[in-house]
Amino acid sequence: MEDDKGEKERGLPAVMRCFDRAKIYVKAGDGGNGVVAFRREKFVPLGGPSGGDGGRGGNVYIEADLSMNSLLPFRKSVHFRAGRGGHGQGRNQGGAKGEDVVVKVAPGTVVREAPGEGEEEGAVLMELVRPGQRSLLLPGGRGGKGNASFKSGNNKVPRIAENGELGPEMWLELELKLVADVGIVGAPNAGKSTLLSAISAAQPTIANYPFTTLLPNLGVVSLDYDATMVVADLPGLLEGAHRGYGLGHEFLRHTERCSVLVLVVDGSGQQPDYEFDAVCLELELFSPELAEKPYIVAYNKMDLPEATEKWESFEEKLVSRGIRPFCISAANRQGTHELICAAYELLRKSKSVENTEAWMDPANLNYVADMISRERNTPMNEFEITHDSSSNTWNVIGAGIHRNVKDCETESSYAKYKDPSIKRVIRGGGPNGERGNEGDPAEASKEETMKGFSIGLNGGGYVDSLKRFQHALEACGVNRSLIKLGVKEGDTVVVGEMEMIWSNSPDKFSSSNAKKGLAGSIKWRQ
Ligand SMILES: Nc1nc2c(ncn2[C@@H]2O[C@H](COP(=O)(O)OP(=O)(O)OP(=O)(O)O)[C@@H](O)[C@H]2O)c(=O)[nH]1
Ligand SMILES: [Mg+2]
Repeated sequence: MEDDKGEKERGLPAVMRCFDRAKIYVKAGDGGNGVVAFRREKFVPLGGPSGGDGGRGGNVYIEADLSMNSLLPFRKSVHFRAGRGGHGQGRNQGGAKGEDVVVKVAPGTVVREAPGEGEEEGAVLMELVRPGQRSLLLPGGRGGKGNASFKSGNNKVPRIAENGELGPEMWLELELKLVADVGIVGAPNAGKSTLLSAISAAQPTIANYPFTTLLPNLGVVSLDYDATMVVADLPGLLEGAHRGYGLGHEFLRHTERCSVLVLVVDGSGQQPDYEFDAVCLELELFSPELAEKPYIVAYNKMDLPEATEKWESFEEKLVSRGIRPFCISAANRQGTHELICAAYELLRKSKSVENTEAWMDPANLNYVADMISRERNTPMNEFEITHDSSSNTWNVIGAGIHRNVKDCETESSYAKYKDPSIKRVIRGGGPNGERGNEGDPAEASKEETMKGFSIGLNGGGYVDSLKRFQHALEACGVNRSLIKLGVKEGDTVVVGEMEMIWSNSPDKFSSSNAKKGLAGSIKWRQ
């Protein structure tokens, strides 16, 4: 098997390898940052907050475009990045939305997530079959709120602004499986391309040597009665193509999506019936499903005496096996109309029984984006708590809460700067509102635990943001649930990647707790 593969790879020009496979990188735009700004006007000494919100990052779309018939363009362009949202500005000016990017692929492209380490194949994300189908793959990051958005009755001078959300990114593997109703297959030089050019407007290269056609050609065939079908002319098959010899193998899988096959046999060849059997065997060896597809046999080059001589015996042999072959001269367009009418009939019959499930519901095309948005929009109060009694640890799991932690984390550039080793587990002091240890970074990094928790870009905002997070935990019922489940003083509470410690005394800084007579609060580990 190894050898086969090596041989195949060696004999294959890059264009052919890249015809139907590509690996690309996509990234949605980051959201722009919100800003902290205050109005400064002559004669208005204390202007209110006026920092605008950041703009939304651009989206990444994937679209099936009829003008693309291969994945070759991705040899040259691999990275697709949507624009980032503009930052907010003073005077309540919001940032501009980032520019979207549309990745155009050939109809019939299967999009997979690039496999992770140790995986052979990534999950299929979508199949873009019909031209014009478009998928929103990655939604751009949301813009951060400027301080004008944080103005409230309690806080008229908010010094807090959010960073924009990062745009998601990923590597994709694209695989094209041509979408055609009819696939023309046969031995090299049988006249497949000639047939396509005879029945459609396509102009494939035709020449008197084997393997003229290196890449599949598509043509649209219009029949008299307002009916059309897409026909693909495939590179010639050779005995042993199923094992990777020759060119055919690379392209046999493109016939998987064809509903009907036309097997072209060169009637002027030495033994047309042997050629026919060899082609059938190739299909069967490649995949039994392929051999099961309805097909029509076209005995070609009937204008040549060598072909006419052998026609009768060929026809006889096939008829005895229950197959009725057509005889044609593709070059002279004789018998080709009957052939395509028969192919169309067969197509109609096979379509009526065709399992349409294979065509993905367009609603599913946005499946990745939906998943991302769902995660982004999961309410905070949807969470689960698990308990590990051996370490007295409570795990709070919920996309909404995790997102909040993440926001704190990305905003907590301070924590990372102080001590790289605690990048992920953030132990912060300061539920009582102490300001963070802003002093000498070297000094701070000596401490394993930190006091203070920096959120936001704008010094002075720590308490605001911390308060917000603690209020959120309390409001969405995490505290109450923990008490119900029997949390004890000093237990560890893990929310996302943040580790905190439970205290039975109510948080003095949370006035609503005291009012409701609720005991307990989660404190930052001190
Ligand atoms: N006399 C005659 N020659 C034909 C006919 N059809 C094709 N040919 C010739 O046969 C040769 C091969 O034709 P192609 O259409 O390139 O064959 P193909 O099957 O596409 O070959 P590959 O792409 O190499 O697999 C060319 O010289 C054609 O002119 C026909 O009906 N009559
Ligand atoms: Mg050809």
